[in-house]
Amino acid sequence: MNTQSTSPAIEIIGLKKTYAASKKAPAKTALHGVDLVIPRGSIFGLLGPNGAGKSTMINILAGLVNKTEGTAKICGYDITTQTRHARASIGIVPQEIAMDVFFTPYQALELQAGYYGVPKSERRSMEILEALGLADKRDAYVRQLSGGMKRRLLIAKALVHNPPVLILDEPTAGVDIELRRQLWAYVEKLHAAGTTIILTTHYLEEAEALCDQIAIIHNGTIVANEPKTTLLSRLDKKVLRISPMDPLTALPASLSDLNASLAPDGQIVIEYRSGTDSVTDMLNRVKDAGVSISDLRTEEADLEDVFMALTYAGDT
Ligand SMILES: Nc1ncnc2c1ncn2[C@@H]1O[C@H](COP(=O)(O)OP(=O)(O)OP(=O)(O)O)[C@@H](O)[C@H]1O
Repeated sequence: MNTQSTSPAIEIIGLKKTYAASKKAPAKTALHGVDLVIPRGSIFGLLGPNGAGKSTMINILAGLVNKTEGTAKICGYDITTQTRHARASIGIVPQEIAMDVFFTPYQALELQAGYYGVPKSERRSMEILEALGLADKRDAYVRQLSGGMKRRLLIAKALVHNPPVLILDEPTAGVDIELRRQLWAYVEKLHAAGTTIILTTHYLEEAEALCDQIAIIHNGTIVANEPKTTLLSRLDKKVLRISPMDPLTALPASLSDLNASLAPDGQIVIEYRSGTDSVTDMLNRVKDAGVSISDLRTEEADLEDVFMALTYAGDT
């Protein structure tokens, strides 16, 4: 059996990167032995604060930065020993809009296809321009395109060799909401057609809207890697704090099947899931237990909170 066709989109084991010291800065370890498997067919979100190591990881996969230790495979191809196949398996949409402004979009795609060695008979430049809504700009100069069009052209360029894996590095940074939606729709279309999508983003709502699996990287280490639904079920956790009129010495036994506890300050603290548990029912249970309620409040976590908790915990 061809192992490449069944292997994960990305398989990273013990990946380490230390940038050498320079006159201005000491050596910096950007990745501390990262293990990461990205399954085929996923829309995978790679999140992390500035300086976490996302670009380093992507640049290693793209062949732009040399790893210090560890292995990385793209669709089963080792980036060091099977470089040509590995590169052919991945398309990267960079963060920066740096393009040769003297070419037209059509020429830019043809050049890129040439760079990847795609034979003329197999090129799909026009089809890709059409898919990205740039067909009517095929012969315009790139410098005449709007920022949003340039961003779409970057995606088009990453697709010329029909890669099974596409990495989008901050695809919607500085992009207005209308264009952001258009880009999301196109990413979803590519995904539906079978492309594995890896997305780095600072917009947590973007990850929430698009990704089926999310990894969070912090200080060069993966601190979470879960299906979005699992991550969101963490977020679904809410807390109801009830202040009884009269101080309690123990939690009423009838509340024992709720996820409840008695805080040192005398509040009844109930953890619940907003999607499934009813606050009214919980309050009725407390009243039925003979507790008069003087005050109450709820606390909830969101993706932002979980992200902050995972990436700022321990930072002082
Ligand atoms: N060429 C380099 N030389 C030395 N240090 C570097 C180099 N590139 C990155 N670093 C350092 O490595 C760490 C990780 O940087 P990296 O760019 O991978 O983070 P990032 O997660 O992509 O951040 P951002 O969200 O800001 O793009 C940072 O501390 C950064 O300063």
